[in-house]
Amino acid sequence: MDLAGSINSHASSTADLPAPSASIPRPQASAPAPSPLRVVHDTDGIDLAEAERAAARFLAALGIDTSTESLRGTPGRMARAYAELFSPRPFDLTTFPNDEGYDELVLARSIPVRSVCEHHLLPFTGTAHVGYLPGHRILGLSKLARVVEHFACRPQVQERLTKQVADWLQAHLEPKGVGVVIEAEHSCMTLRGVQATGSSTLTSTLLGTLRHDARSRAEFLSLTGLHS
Ligand SMILES: Nc1nc2c(ncn2[C@@H]2O[C@H](COP(=O)(O)OP(=O)(O)OP(=O)(O)O)[C@@H](O)[C@H]2O)c(=O)[nH]1
Ligand SMILES: [Zn+2]
Repeated sequence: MDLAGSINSHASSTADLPAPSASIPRPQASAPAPSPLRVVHDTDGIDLAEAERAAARFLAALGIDTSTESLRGTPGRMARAYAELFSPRPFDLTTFPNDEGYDELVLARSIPVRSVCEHHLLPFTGTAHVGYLPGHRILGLSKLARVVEHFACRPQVQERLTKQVADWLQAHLEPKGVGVVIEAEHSCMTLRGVQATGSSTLTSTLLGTLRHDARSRAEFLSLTGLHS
């Protein structure tokens, strides 16, 4: 489930995105700093005991004997492993006033991505490059990686993951532009099935100035190493 909340409420919320109204307030001379948005993933739907029972039945149906000492704990480990993969860490979306009017690209490169493809429930891993052109506020740099983790920790397709990160930053930070590029290797495509070992998939979402202005777009793609 996607998350959105009021940027100055400090309350977590589980409403669906996008929520363009949840934008960051404009800085005012004497206004107190807004409290950061607390982003919390709803894990209420996780029932570890039931997942463990289901994993035991799943393994039995595949002819795997889990009565040995070594495999006895495997259904529980499977349940906990997937619960972990689907539980992003909560974080505060800390922003700061853009007092100096910085108007060049801010780009976090090579952010590790670890997600699970929703078709086979097998991992896909790679890197994300996430950038934006600041508006009234700048974002704590680590938050670019935390937003990626937030959307990666669920059954995904790479295209949706890429767009969700970009749309979320656009809605909550209101920058002049956002660019997200993800390159990932899907184990469902390399370890099994077509077994295209070494293949990787590239996806991108560009918004605002980074989409519409040819020079900004070229600069972003060049800095991500996609375009010379
Ligand atoms: N577009 C997209 N497809 C994905 C992603 N992750 C996995 N897939 C694909 O999902 C498709 C599911 O196709 P199916 O034909 O239903 O599954 P399958 O019989 O296991 O297909 P093969 O993988 O070709 O053996 C496969 O082509 C996967 O490569 C993703 O992030 N984006
Ligand atoms: Zn897959």
